[in-house]
Amino acid sequence: MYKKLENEKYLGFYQAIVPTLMIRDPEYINDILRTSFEHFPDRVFLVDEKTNPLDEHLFFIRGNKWRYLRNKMTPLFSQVKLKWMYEEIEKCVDIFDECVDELSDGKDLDMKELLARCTTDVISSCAYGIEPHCLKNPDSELRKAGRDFFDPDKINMLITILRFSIPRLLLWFKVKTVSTKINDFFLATTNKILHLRRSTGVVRKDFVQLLLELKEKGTVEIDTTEIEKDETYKESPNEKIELTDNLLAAQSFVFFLAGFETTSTTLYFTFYLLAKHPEIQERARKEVLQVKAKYGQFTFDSLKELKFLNNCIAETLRIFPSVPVLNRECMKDYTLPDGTVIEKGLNVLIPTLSLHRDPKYFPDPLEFKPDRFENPPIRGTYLPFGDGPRICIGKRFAEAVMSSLLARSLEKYRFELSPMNKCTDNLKLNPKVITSSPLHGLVLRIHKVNDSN
Ligand code: HEM
Repeated sequence: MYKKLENEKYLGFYQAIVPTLMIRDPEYINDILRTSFEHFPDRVFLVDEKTNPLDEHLFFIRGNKWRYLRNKMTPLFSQVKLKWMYEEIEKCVDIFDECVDELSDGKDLDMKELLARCTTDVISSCAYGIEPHCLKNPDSELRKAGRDFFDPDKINMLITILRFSIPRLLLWFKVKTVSTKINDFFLATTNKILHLRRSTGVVRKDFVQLLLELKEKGTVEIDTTEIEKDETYKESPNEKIELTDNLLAAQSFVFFLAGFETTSTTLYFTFYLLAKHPEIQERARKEVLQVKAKYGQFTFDSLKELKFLNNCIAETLRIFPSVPVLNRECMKDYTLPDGTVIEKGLNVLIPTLSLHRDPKYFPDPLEFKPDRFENPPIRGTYLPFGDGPRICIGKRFAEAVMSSLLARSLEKYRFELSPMNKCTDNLKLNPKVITSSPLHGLVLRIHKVNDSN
């Protein structure tokens, strides 16, 4: 549809029975996500927190509640806090390294499962302050929960479709969007951790600690020059938003859900592309070794010097954006620059994947060319983390995890695609999930860098 109407700035279509406007033009996209945000502040989802307490999180909630929570939670993801948490990321990367090391003598290793386990460990450790050790124990409860969530059965697939197209239907019928098993597991996990922290006074460097601080002091201490606060939020005396334990549980839940699959699949695709392009892999390794030689280790700050490696990640996210479309609901009539009115209530869709693969903005779109990111892309054409006030809150955290794990891997190992792979030319995506998730495993043959074989 995006390709067919090449000369149009936008086009209308139906998602099931719901009229939707797809915006193709980068300037209009920029207007909707950023400059005219007050007309499009929410996604299309609706939340029934009584039936589904874990749905009451930053990704789904709307209106003033979202503004309040986003304002309160932005400091949790500041540079200072991420630097403070970086130790936890490093611990998991150490274990990942141990697992790869055992197989680094030219044996074949399926990276898909290993990366999913590693990111589950990182996110659980940083979101919940618990170490599930999925890397060593593939059957841990958290890994199972992640697997269940991202390998949905037919009913859950239908719920996802309804969530996007007719969310009101889910509300009318009080549909449980998260299975009772997953719901109970995550609520109990957070409650147990909150209870333990309160009763023992144990302090750990993770999001739960920051959420507790937020609840107890009403704020998290930060260097206020560092973050952009949303000044449009005004606390209304009639609307008191209480940070209940359930609300905290829902936020930890979204960090886990939004964080582990996106980070793990982006790492999968980056390993795949680097293995497919050995000359690019070598260039990235050269840079990694230079930075290691300069700093002696990969610190949070030194990761920023890995310009080429970070361009490789950006290019991977261009070809395989984890979230292939963004959506917004129009909350106040809006007039486009050409005079067309978008009426209140209309669903608006931004086709991230199609924009990323449009040769008008990215020539030879399917070619892996990290150097394209030497110059910033045109605003509104590159949206792997979204844009505007609802941009991904975990962007910097995800970037730190990905560059740390890749830098450590490139420093020690060379990767090549194993002939055991089912398909290496055109990766197949899993049609059952809404994120860009690979269908098959990724078998890599791994050699130590100083090993000549
Ligand atoms: C490669 C990794 C990731 C990618 C590609 C990604 C992508 C995205 C995208 C596209 C959005 C929607 C933005 C929009 O609508 O404009 C989003 C929102 C969000 N992401 Fe991420 N994400 C990643 C990692 C993470 C991590 C690690 C966390 C948490 C620790 C996280 C938490 C969230 C949350 C809470 C939102 C909703 C923000 C709001 O509405 O205020 N994400 N992400």
